Amino acid sequence: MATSVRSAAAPRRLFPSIPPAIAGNVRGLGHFGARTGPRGFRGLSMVFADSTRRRAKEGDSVLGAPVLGGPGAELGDQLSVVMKFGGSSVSSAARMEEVAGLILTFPEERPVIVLSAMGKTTNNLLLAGEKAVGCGVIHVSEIEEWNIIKDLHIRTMDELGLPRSVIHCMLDELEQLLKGIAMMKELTLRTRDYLVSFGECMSTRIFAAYLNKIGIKARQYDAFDIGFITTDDFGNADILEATYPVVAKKLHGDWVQDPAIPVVTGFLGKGWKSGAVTTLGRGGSDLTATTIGKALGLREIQVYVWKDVDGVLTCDPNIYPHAKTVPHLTFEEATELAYFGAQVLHPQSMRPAREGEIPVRVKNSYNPKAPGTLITKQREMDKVVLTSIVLKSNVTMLDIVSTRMLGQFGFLARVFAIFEDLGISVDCVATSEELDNVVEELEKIAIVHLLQQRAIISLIGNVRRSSLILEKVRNTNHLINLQTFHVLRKSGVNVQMISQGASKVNMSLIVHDTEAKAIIESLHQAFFEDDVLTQVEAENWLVG
Ligand SMILES: Nc1ncnc2c1ncn2[C@@H]1O[C@H](COP(=O)(O)OP(=O)(O)O)[C@@H](O)[C@H]1O
Ligand SMILES: N[C@@H](CC(=O)OP(=O)(O)O)C(=O)O
Repeated sequence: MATSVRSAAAPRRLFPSIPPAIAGNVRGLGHFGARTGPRGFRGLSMVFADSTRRRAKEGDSVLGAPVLGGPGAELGDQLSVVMKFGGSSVSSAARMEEVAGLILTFPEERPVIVLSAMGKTTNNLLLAGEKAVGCGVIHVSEIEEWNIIKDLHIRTMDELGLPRSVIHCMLDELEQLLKGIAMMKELTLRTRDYLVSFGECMSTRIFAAYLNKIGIKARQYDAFDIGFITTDDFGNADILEATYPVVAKKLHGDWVQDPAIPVVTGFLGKGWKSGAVTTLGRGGSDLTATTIGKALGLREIQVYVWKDVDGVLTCDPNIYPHAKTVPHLTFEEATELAYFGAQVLHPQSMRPAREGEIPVRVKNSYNPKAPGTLITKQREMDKVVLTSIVLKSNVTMLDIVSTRMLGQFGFLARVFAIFEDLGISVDCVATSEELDNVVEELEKIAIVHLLQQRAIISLIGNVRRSSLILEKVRNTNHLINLQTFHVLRKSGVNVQMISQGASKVNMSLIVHDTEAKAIIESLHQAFFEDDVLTQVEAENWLVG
């Protein structure tokens, strides 16, 4: 089991200080909540997460890269900014033109561009692969998603006025791969990663060719060829330390020798043992961008992450459309937000930024004038109570009550040992069979209730004030709690578990899936719209 207990505050220290029904979260172990009986600790609950286009003149130096035929940038110029564009930002020829225009609005910068696959290409590749397994070789050419991918990329090249030869070979190879999958009737994790890598490999080739066509010298790179070295965990690979110097050397070396804007595939790496293409988990291009930021290591470097929203918002706008932009976040808050399910950032993406102290700006490529969200090491937290509300749906909650009075430590150790023996991470159970095995083993030492279709609502907030939650919650004197419960009581909602994160940046509520959306709306209104929790109240609470 991934026992990456994130805090020294292991159960031994957490539980005694936590009143009944208040729980902890251990990174990598998911949520767990203490249950207490008349004689102290009895068991725990766990939760499972089943432009304007400008044409450059020869002789200009655009963004530090020479206009084709021009004199070249000065040696010694350094790459100064990383810009990542997500799938929606490069979903069509028109979007690519806009993105090129947007890059040109940063004339002082010498950017590295990181791209995701066009639009929904990654999903379509995955679906095409699944269909290929069962459709037979002769039917591969009829797979709907394969045809969508092919048409989108060919249309984009035609509309951008590029020769089809730019990715002709890749499309051929992709079709061959789908036929190979159909022939073998299997799609391994390794093959799946290779399959989805075509998305980023094609989008970057098209975009680099387009920049060159409009006169801005660009060079395409496949991340797995320039030193993105990862673990061999296909589908969710981790970037290894060796990546940073190798990537920096390659990008800087090429830039100094022959300046051209690097256009790098997001999301991809190369497994250090297998040598095969790996992927960094869905949304992994954010991580590619911050990794390059750290690799380049210049003090003034910034990473821009361009999305289809005005930055990180107070909640997912698809759940509640009145979400507001959060202007400033710390790396820690952004990490918690992503970890607890906000799709807007890859959960690992803040790690290189935090380590390298690289500021990250989340911006909207559809609305570049909006200031977006700035993510840095620190920010002024005095006035902050709650930052964002995050929803993780379709989770399963395990209620585990000790059958014997084994004592807190012995019981917990045995519970966690079962997970370790079965090699299962509390936070991520892939199949119901895995969960069945856990339940079978746990039932030998506990009464176990499996509660499905639950949702985790995480309230990401002020680290310092959250710390006080743990101390003050006993008196139920705490504003966030009062406020939250007031809202929940008004909504007639039954909260099944509350968990205070070990990081003390978040507090999570477990509720029924069907109630989650309405609760988020109420909480959002109370915390971000009604201004009920005024500064004065917050300050009174702090001193009180
Ligand atoms: N708190 C949040 N703030 C902003 N966007 C969010 C949040 N939670 C979920 N989202 C979703 O994340 C999407 C942007 O992330 P993503 O799709 O990965 O972007 P991209 O593909 O451009 O990198 C938004 O369109 C929005 O639906
Ligand atoms: N294309 C990959 C990687 C990625 O980062 O995508 P996006 O930036 O569109 O979330 C995915 O869909 O997961």
